[in-house]
Amino acid sequence: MMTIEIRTVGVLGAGQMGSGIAQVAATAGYTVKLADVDLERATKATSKIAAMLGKLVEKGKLTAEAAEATAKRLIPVAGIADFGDCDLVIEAATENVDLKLKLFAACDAAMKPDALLASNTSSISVTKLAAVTKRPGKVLGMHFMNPVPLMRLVEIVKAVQTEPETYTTIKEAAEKMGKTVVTSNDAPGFLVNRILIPMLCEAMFAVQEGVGTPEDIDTGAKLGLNPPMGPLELADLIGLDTVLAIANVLYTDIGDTKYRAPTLLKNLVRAGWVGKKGGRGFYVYDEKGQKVPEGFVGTITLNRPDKLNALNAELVGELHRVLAEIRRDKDLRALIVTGAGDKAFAAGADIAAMSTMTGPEAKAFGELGHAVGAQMETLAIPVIAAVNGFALGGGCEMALACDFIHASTKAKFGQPEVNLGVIPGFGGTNRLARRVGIGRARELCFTGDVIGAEEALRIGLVNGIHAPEELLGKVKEIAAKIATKGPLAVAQAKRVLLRGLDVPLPTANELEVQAFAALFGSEDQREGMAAFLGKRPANFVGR
Ligand SMILES: CCCCCCC/C=C/C(=O)SCCNC(=O)CCNC(=O)[C@H](O)C(C)(C)COP(=O)(O)OP(=O)(O)OC[C@H]1O[C@@H](n2cnc3c(N)ncnc32)[C@H](O)[C@@H]1OP(=O)(O)O
Repeated sequence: MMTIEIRTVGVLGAGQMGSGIAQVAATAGYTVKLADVDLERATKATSKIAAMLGKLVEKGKLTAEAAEATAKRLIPVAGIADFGDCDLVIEAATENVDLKLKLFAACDAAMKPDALLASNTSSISVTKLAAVTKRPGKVLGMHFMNPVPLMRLVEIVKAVQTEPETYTTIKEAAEKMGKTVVTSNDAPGFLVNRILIPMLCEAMFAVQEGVGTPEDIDTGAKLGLNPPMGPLELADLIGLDTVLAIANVLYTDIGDTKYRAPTLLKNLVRAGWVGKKGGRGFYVYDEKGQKVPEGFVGTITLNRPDKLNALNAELVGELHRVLAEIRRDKDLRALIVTGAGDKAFAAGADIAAMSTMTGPEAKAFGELGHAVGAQMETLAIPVIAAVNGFALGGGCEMALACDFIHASTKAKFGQPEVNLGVIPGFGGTNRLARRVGIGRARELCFTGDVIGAEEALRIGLVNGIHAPEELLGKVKEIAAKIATKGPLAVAQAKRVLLRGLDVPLPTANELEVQAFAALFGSEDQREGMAAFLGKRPANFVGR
């Protein structure tokens, strides 16, 4: 029996997989109709693919003419109804059996009788999908790997009903798209996931049973078995919800307890920690999807909320002790300072305690405050103030001793000491002048005025303002981003920026040259540059 010649391919689903399939099909010379829930999504995805093709041109991997011709073959369409003239439709919707059954029936109704219908499913029975159509012999599975343009494999899955000609035609189409084909009969997990999912789950059982840490399991697998990424990193990349769904299919359909999903996996999915796409799974990820090692960001909370975290000798002494401990902690890469409660970062030095102080006692208290400021400034790691309310007097000075400040929209700043007949005694005068300029510092110190977050942002006292409920999360994101950078480089940048403030520019520049040179030969410098050249994220170790 003759099968259809494939010229026009419909792709249903414009997510990561569908877009990848559309790209490789168009690159192979097929006219591609890309559909999603609406035309807008399909159009957006088409533009993204065109941009991707542009990048390949920039890299010299594709000629400009080829990219242009490929982009022209990509047509966004409003939906399944536009698949009437397609010779092959590849469904790449979410991995949900009810949804796929519905979409298969709809495609079948819209397509011409001799056209072929494939699913990119990674686990759902293709036989079941074929059975809801009037063309069961023309249905089969076409399981592409992620990312589609880079991965060489397509797993072709024969449904019980698939006709041999359908298989041959689809195999040729996949090969024309530059893929190597393996063939699987319709069995739970097919070939690839039958091997992969139990392996990922076994790594998760090892974490669950305390055999090893996620880091050790991934490093062990990578260095001992040589895959490009560890099983837990890969599970995070695939999506833990997807891994769980496939594990459940294997367990239910094969019925052997060796395929059961680990409780740890179920719990992570219940918590919404579904991996890289959700910002957290076995690892934590920043907004660019880069892995942030946990435990690298510390937080100090000034915790005396009934007195608006006013700084008495006990609190400042405790702060001094904790900062000395942090200096010895070789794992930390950034520190956040914030205040307990929702009213204050710190409403100043404790006025009740100061009211009875003698001159020498005030001197000792001021010196302790300065020692804390110096500790924060000279830590090798950045210290970020998350100002969640009042930062007045000593509280404002504490924030100024941090490397930079982010604040809630409710925050208030000021040096109101003149109201009490004193002046800032914890570095406020000089640090404020260096942060916002001498004129503004003078006005704030002479008037005792309290300013709001907007004004603090305008004069450069704070770097950013955020809704109160978002402040800590935003600051953690910034700290997490810093934690992914080379710790030695960040430490040198902090040192040069601080010391350079107090010396003439030529001396400051000399400091910079020395620090720059000192970083060469470090493991981190070699790793950072090798990672760039190898087109992979760097893994810095702080040596
Ligand atoms: C680290 C070493 C430092 C070396 C010395 C450096 C020199 C620094 C000097 C200073 O910092 S002087 C202090 C500057 N700060 C102020 O002047 C602000 C004082 N506080 C206020 O004006 C108000 O509290 C407020 C911030 C405008 C908030 O007013 P609100 O009506 O909302 O709350 P309160 O009822 O006033 O406060 C609740 C509770 O907290 C106590 N408290 C607030 N600030 C201080 C403080 N700086 N010292 C001691 N206690 C403070 C306040 O008395 C209330 O307590 P109770 O009355 O409920 O017991």
